[in-house]
Amino acid sequence: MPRVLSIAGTDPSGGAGIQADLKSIAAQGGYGMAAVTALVAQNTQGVRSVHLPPVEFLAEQLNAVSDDVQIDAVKIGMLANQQVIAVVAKWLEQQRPPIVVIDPVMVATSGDRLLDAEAEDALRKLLRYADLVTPNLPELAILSDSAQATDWAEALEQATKLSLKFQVAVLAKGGHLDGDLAPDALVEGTTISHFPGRRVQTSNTHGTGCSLSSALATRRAAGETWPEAVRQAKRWLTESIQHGADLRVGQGSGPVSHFAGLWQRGGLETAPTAAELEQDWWQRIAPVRADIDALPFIDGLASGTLEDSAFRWYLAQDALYLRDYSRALAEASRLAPTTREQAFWANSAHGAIVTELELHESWIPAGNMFEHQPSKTTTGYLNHLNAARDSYPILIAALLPCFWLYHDVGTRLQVASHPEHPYRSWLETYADQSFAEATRQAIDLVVTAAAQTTTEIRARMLQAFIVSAEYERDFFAAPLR
Ligand SMILES: Nc1ncnc2c1ncn2[C@@H]1O[C@H](COP(=O)(O)OP(=O)(O)OP(=O)(O)O)[C@@H](O)[C@H]1O
Ligand SMILES: Cc1ncc(COP(=O)(O)O)c(N)n1
Repeated sequence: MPRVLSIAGTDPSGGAGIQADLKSIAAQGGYGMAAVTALVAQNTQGVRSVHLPPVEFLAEQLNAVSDDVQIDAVKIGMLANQQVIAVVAKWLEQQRPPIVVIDPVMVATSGDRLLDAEAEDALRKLLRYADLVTPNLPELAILSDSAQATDWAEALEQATKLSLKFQVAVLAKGGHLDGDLAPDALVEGTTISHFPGRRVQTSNTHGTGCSLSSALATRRAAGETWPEAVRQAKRWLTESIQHGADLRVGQGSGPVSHFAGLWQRGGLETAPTAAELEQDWWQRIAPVRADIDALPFIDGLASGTLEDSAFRWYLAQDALYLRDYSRALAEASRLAPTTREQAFWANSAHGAIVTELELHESWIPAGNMFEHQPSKTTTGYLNHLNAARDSYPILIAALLPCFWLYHDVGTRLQVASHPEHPYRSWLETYADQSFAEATRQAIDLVVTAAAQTTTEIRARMLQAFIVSAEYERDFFAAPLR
């Protein structure tokens, strides 16, 4: 992440100067820092007054940063006067930052001067420290000792002259041209790269130059070449200009919306933690859990009054279920992103088809185990698991209720168990320690995957989880229906 220092003036209304620079640096993925050259009382309508802190204090700010932080790029904006330029020149001479972009701020969009006329020559001399300079048309004219260009071709001639004279790359900006176009051009000696652009019909162009130069410093520090940095930064800036009016800031020339694209594409949602998801998902199935507790089947199991035939029918359906549930667990093992997860699901697949079925064999002769017709509920549940097979996170979310609900119900049923209870062996299996540990691990794997994935997949995981929980309920209800 490039660490980028802006040396510039302020804009308390947030659209230009260091306020714009920091937003722009952040919007390109950089870490922004700022040393203030001048405090400017301004808003979208214009500059009211400028306060210059003692230049020694600017030097202190600059040294405070460079004594501590490794600086990857510097963007220089408003410099106000010769004394400020001298302090910055001295600091650049000592530090020699790897990338320096100078936006030669002279006059604000509002027409107010931000650089003393006598300081123009000092600013020209500062160009020897710059890798790139980004003048608008009036600034290009002054720096190249010419009258303001009346067309784009003339601007490019001036930029070439400037580039050759000061051995610096020049980004000539067409924001001040008349007409429908807003082209920019990168001039490196006699080599010119063109970046055509259409003018956005808007008054939200306050701070475009500040924002562009900071974006270029950040992108170059991130490893892009100058032409690549200009291409990307211009695309970003055009999008940000297009969304400027949405901000509804000020009555004059408003700011651009530096994060419009990021907000649109990335959103503002914070990611829930795994622990929050565990609580939330368990709450979401509270109604299903209440339904299960109220089922006559569960009641009959607990009291031992459940008809033997109903219990055997249930076990036969459960055997059919476990055979394919085991296959779904094996599929989760196949899709698992880590060996730890792969081993967990493979082990669970083995448990479902071997250990759990052993219990069934004490009630149903092994030869008859899979002879029954699957019920509608059994088929529906297995189809639901099958449908989740192409996505690991969704599949494991669908597999989870069979651990979680059985463990939960089992823990409460176990209390009802006693040595003469007819369903004792069944009641004790689901409350045993190793099933409790497996359940804990399954919950952890699923909620961790949910916390790390996208909002969209997380929502689909929850949906798959809830549907499985509902099938668990229906599965308990089916024997007595
Ligand atoms: N209306 C617009 N539509 C599209 N792009 C624009 C528009 N106005 C300016 N730009 C672009 O914004 C960038 C800054 O250009 P401009 O020539 O306005 O610089 P500037 O005068 O230094 O900016 P500032 O307004 O910050 O002083 C350039 O990339 C330019 O092409
Ligand atoms: C501190 C500071 N720096 C630069 C500008 C130029 O921006 P614009 O020309 O868009 O007003 C500004 N207004 N204030």
